[in-house]
Amino acid sequence: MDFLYWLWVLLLLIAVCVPLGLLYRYGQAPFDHWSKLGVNGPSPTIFLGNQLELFKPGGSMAAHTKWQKLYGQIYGIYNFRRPQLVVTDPEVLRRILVKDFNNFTDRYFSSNGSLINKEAKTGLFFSGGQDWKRIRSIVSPTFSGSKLRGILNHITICADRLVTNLEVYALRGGAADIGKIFSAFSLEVIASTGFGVQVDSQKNLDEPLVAHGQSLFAFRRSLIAIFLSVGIFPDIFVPLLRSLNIGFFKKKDMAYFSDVVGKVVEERRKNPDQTHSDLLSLLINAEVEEDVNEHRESDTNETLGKGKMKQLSREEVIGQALIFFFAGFETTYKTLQFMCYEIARNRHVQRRLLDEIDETFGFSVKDEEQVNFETVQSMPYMDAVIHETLRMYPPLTQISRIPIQDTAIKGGIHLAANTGILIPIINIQRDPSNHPNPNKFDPTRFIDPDTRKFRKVGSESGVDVFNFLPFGFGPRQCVGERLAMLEMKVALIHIFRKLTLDPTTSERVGISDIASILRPVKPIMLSPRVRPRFMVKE
Ligand code: HEM
Repeated sequence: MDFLYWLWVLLLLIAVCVPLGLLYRYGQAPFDHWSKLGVNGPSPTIFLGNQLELFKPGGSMAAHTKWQKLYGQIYGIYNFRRPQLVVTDPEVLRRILVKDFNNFTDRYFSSNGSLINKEAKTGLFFSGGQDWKRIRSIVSPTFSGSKLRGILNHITICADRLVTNLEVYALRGGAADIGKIFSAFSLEVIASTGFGVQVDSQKNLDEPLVAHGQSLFAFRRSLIAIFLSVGIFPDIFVPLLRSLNIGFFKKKDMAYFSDVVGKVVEERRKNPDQTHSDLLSLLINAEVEEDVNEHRESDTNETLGKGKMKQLSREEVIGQALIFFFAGFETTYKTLQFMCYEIARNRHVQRRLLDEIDETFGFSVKDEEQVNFETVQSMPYMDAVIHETLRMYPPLTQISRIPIQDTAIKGGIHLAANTGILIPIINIQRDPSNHPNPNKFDPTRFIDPDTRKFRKVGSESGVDVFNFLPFGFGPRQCVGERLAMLEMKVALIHIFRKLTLDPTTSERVGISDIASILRPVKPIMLSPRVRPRFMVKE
């Protein structure tokens, strides 16, 4: 009896302890990766790696600030089970982003089975390897100077509406949620410059385009469940969620954007003779080439390599269009939001900007036509204000790469193929050894004190390129940088020709960068005022 009893207890213990032991081993298994390579870094938590720290209120920026102090410019962390090397050392950055680019063409996303919804997967941001090279070579010319000149008109119309919208608050004497207002502006710009879709979302902030745009990057609780399940049990949940097309973006937002873009693509294909001055027309023309060449050798890499043919499938055209929406909207509106916040708080900055705008455009509102491509490029202080904003508030706070092949980097660290490399841009840009007094908004960092000219990043007297990476760097850097700069300059000129902005509180707004996307922790409210010379005299 006794024997049977103890046997039963023993079997029960085994039945409980063995699975628990296996689970424990599974949870701990990857966490000797960095110590074996002699790379320092914070201790991981079973199953979660170092994710707990990254999801605390200050987001990854706060975590990396702490870790950088402890472990220096290169250290190892765990993104759940996956090792990631964090790099801020300029010499190693040069190697990864430029010198050895051919071994670091892809982002971490492209390879880690991460959950990018199928509609966006072919988009430039998420594509990898030869596909990326082909798509990039088609998409890049879309953002050339001459193309941008052609779409300036679209941006100007949106900027006029932006000012009219802000004037309503000025006349009412109320405060505006500046993030909401810029998100509507930025969506309008990308919809019209990208796809010739005209919406007046600025009048109606609840317009579906704005609502879906804002919802795309809004933090939602279900994301935590997705990250946890995929991070801890990737082999089970990645295929499962993929088969259900559950990903980083909400299904209903993806469906909405795919539908909008898909309809424009269909319409353009039905009416090929109509010409359009927007980004989509270039992408569609590339697609037409594919139809023409459909009986030819279909190995795109080969043919592209010989310079014969470029092609985008219909799915890829929609993928690029979606990426333009995602990459172009959130980033630009967040930068405008933080920029106006700092301009409002720093009266001397606002004064100098107003002076530059007045000197460039004169005092009459009738001079509207002077806001042309050339004048927009010739305002050093405005350039400095934008750069200083991007330094303090890069909307994407981190970029990533993976090596295609095993490689060794500084200090003999051996990186296996596909190991994640994380570059925390915001930490580099707020590091006091790179930018003294880094939490002070000071555009003169980018101005030559003698000539009062803009100090170009990377120039002899300018900031080092590896200390300033808001658009990334190298062949994979942001393809839309010039469009974003143009859009922000036009918006600033239009706003400050007519209005000034006041803060509603002297408190600093907190920021957080959970999932690498910078957000203010609460809405930024600013009070627009009409500049005295535009006041209607009684
Ligand atoms: C202030 C505005 C913007 C900022 C700060 C920004 C920042 C970035 C960053 C950091 C990257 C990653 C670069 C890297 O990994 O080295 C990126 C990539 C990209 N951005 Fe932007 N971006 C902005 C505006 C735009 C706009 C307006 C568009 C297009 C309409 C755009 C389209 C893209 C695309 C397609 C990529 C992927 C490029 C590739 O993988 O080849 N971005 N952007």
